[in-house]
Amino acid sequence: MKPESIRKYRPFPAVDLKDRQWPDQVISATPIWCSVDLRDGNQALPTPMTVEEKLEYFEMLVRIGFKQIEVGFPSASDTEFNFLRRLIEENRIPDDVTVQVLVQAREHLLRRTFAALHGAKQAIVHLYNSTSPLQRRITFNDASQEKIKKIAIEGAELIKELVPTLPDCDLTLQYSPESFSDTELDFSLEICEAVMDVWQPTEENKIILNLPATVEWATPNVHADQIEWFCRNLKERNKAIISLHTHNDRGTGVAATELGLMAGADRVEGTLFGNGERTGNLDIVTVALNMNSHGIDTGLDFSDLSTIREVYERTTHLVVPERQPYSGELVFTAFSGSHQDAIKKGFDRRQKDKAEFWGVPYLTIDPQDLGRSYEAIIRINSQSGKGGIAYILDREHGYDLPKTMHPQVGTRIYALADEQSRELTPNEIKDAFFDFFVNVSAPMSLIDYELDHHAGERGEVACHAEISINGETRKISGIGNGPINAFVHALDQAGLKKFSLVDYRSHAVRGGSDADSAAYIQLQGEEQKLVWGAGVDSSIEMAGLKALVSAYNLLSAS
Ligand SMILES: CC(=O)SCCNC(=O)CCNC(=O)[C@H](O)C(C)(C)COP(=O)(O)OP(=O)(O)OC[C@H]1O[C@@H](n2cnc3c(N)ncnc32)[C@H](O)[C@@H]1OP(=O)(O)O
Ligand SMILES: CC(C)C(=O)C(=O)O
Repeated sequence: MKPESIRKYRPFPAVDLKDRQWPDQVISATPIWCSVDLRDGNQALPTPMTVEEKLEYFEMLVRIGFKQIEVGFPSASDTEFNFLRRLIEENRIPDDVTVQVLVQAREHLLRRTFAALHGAKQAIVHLYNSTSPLQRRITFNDASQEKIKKIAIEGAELIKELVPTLPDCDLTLQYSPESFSDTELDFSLEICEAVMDVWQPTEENKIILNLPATVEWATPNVHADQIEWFCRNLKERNKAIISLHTHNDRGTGVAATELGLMAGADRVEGTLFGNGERTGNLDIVTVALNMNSHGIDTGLDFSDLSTIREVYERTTHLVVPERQPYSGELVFTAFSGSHQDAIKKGFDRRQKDKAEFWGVPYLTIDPQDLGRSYEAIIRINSQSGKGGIAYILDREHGYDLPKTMHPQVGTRIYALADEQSRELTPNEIKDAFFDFFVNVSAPMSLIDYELDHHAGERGEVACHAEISINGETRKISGIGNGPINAFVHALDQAGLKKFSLVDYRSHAVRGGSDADSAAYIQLQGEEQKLVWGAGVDSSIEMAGLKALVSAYNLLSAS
């Protein structure tokens, strides 16, 4: 911002709470979760969900494990009203799930809300009115604190009157001093206690006091101070469930919720992926998975996050950003070389050590626990390194390259990504590996060969091969203690050996559709140059000979 713009703004006042306790607390248990996707999320959509979309979404929330779901604002429109009616009349609300409905402290809206709840077995009626000085002055036209308190009390009284109209419903009552985050704390307390006086909660039938950061004005520690102050000063804390409802205007909704829990809150309202007004509500997926990643069971199941994301994107017409914690497309992907190297080593080490606890560099959780495959973890562009390329060739295509071959292959393939200025797909990486290193057939190629496994008394092997070299066809023969060794001797006798064989590995190609074998040979040339080549064939012997020919050709070209 320009300095003249910045002058418009003021610092946010700190809370006077010198002996705050929350910084020493640790989150060790799960809160009560309430999804507000179908209300706060839905009211923020350019095109609100249809009844059918809401039904699909509701069923998904139930499958995830939410036991409290704010289903809407039934007095706001026919769609909202009818949605609740369908849930009730079609018996779609499981016995262990409580639906919650939001309503302003206005008579006609309250009456319509209770009408919408007829037949519900259990419900939470959520009353709110805005309390902050800003809202009192602007929205409520310079209303006094007394007048705002009166709105809340009259709303609460009418609800008390309406409760007997739902005799078969197990009702819980909830009150939100909306805009709690910028309301004077003593006024929030006063108005909440006034509502409690009307509703007379008990330890068995507690009131829910929801303390929303309707707008996130300050750093998350201020929110925690506000929550701790409120919990410590509330007269009958044992008769209230303290609930958080954070928004994300400063980008710290998740942090504010976590600190709010440390400060004593019992319950969390939020939405999947943080949909909601402006920058959104708290992202419950993130907070719950943060807890899981510290070993806390939340009762919410995000093990099939891709399906959840698909339903969310289709019904809300919003897109989950690629960097969204846990759920974004790219959050378990490494493009850069040093990250890829460490991740590959982490996975290899886990397998080797059969480790009990998670510990892979750069990955706070195991992507498979969210239904994400390992395949997408390492992707290749010009920032990538040899470890990542080896990972792709191994995990996606079954080629387990010798460690000392990684630099030669890596350098060639990420140079290709650099030339093309783009990411290479796993198939392009395999194709490039084949083009550059596998079955290389010029200047020398192997046309035919025959092996005699009884060529000597000690089990030597004779190799009779037909090769083409620089366009000329030649027949060569040699004896050795195995096919590769025999072929090397044949080349030697033909005057073509200008190398020594340093290393040889082979394996069956994992997951290969045609049961291929892969072989890798490293040769050292006359100037001490070391070069690897690879061969792939359905015969393990032929794969070895092709690897030797590849290495020979690559050495000649180097
Ligand atoms: C922070 C939140 O997310 S709060 C939830 C917000 N969600 C929604 O608003 C979605 C659903 N809302 C609606 O469909 C409509 O706003 C309705 C049906 C609730 C009300 O509609 P309307 O009465 O036509 O209009 P509107 O919302 O503009 O009403 C404003 C009036 O209500 C008053 N009001 C606003 N909030 C409250 C409240 N909680 N309690 C009592 N009165 C309130 C305003 O002061 C204003 O009064 P005025 O007309 O005397 O100035
Ligand atoms: C109604 C309240 C809880 C709300 O949505 C908010 O304050 O953001």
